[in-house]
Amino acid sequence: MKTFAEFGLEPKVLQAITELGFEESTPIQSKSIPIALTGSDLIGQAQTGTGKTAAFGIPLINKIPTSEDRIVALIMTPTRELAIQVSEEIGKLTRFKGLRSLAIYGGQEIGRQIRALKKRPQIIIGTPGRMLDHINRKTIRLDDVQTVVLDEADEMLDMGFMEDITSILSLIPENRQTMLFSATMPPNIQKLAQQFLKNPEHVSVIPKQVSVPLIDQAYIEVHERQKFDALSRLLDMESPELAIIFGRTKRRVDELSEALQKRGYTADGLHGDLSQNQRDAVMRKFRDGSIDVLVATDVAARGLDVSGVSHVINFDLPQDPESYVHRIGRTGRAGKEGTAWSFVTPRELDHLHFIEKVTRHRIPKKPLPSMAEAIEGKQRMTAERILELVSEDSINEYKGIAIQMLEQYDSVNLLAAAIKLLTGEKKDVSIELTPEDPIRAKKRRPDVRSNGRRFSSSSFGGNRSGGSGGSRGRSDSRGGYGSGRSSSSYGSGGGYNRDRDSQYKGKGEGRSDNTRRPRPSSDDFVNS
Ligand SMILES: Nc1ncnc2c1ncn2[C@@H]1O[C@H](COP(=O)(O)OP(=O)(O)OP(=O)(O)O)[C@@H](O)[C@H]1O
Ligand SMILES: [Mg+2]
Repeated sequence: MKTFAEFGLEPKVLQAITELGFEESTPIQSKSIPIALTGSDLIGQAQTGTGKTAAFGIPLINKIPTSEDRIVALIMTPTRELAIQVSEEIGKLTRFKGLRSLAIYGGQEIGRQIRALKKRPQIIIGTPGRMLDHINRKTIRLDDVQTVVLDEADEMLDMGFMEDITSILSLIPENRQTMLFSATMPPNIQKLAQQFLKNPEHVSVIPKQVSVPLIDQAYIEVHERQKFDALSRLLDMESPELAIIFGRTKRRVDELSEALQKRGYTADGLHGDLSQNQRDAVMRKFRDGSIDVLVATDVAARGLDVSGVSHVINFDLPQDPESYVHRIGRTGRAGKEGTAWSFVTPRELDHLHFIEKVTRHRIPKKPLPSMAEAIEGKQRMTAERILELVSEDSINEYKGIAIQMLEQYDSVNLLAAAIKLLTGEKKDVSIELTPEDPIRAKKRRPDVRSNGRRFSSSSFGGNRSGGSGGSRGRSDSRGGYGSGRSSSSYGSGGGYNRDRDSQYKGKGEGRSDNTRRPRPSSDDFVNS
């Protein structure tokens, strides 16, 4: 792999990269950065957790003169949490160069954003709804924008942001550079690309398997009513460093996080009906480790990069294979290993096979952890915690009482009681979750392969080489990814969207965060 020094970047940008601890560029970075530096439009696809943010961030930052005092770069993300995160990474990358960047997203007080905009940031990172809001208020002007990035471009389309994005892009000068990035590129991206990109270069570093091989995937077959016990056993057995548990709906997330808390886990929930302050607080707690289980809807499926996430658990299977890939991609990032478990009800086995087919990866079945395994796991964890403390000075003040107790009681009994207490077991708390309907396998359409040669019909195939308009077809893909029947049936036409919507009709409170809507009015309403 290339070192960053080989790209001819400004010393101050290079210094920031070194400070971040990046030694070599990742494949998507080494392919995208030189192209992006030429100013060419670009579509970049690479597996989750492989550094796409820096792949677009570095060239974007390198290009902006320090003296600039207009908004010259715009990065759009589908969720607020991702806008915040990307803006933090951009902030780190501009540290020595001293550019100003600002996150703009729904749910945050607009007055505060307007005040921050007066400091003349050069780079804006935000969700489309709130950006439009500022554009309409004339607090953001796009006349000078030279670089636009759509991070998780396919998700923004899927969430119904096409119209917002169209409005935003139509206000930006045509001689700009536009870049789209995601780990998945379904065919509907073609529409966006044809409309808004000029002879884009395709950079795809999707090898045979779109999901990251460092993620150990498995599924457990469970009945809906067994799911919670299965979850607590799994958590006890595996004792994750940090875990993200995905639930299908907001109601599910609320119930599940409450249930986990009742059973003694440090868990909290994240979904789009919480206030932005609540959402920020939950993310903060998860990032600093004061909670170790994050229960979330698909609002957390895309882009979030929290170090220490060792486990992803699909408490409910996601509707689409892309979502599966992105969800499990919250672990196994930046070369680290991770574990992803999915709960599948018997009626959802077909859907699981559909996900396997499209992602071209067989997901092995594992047995439900036994009670004994769960108990053993929990005891082992507690014993480890005790042993970590044993030689620390911080326990000195507890030694007095320990000696007193040992004079009266048997040491084994005492320690066993302490371990029981520490395992925090609250098995007697009864838990009731509202059952969710099983996910239905989607109807296959015989072939919806797009005829624009530059796009495969699969989200995962990326671009095959060839095609017109200056594409150099930089694809690393091996094999015929995206040309097979299974993936060709995986279109994203209107039928699919309607399907998804109708699933939640009349279930207001249980609604998915990710229910596709034809036309959001603001990101407050949609996703985020
Ligand atoms: N060259 C590098 N060397 C080491 N670590 C890196 C490098 N580039 C990025 N990283 C780190 O890898 C992690 C994942 O990066 P990033 O969030 O950009 O991935 P991504 O490809 O956008 O994933 P996703 O598809 O989930 O959005 C981050 O913590 C980032 O700091
Ligand atoms: Mg990303």
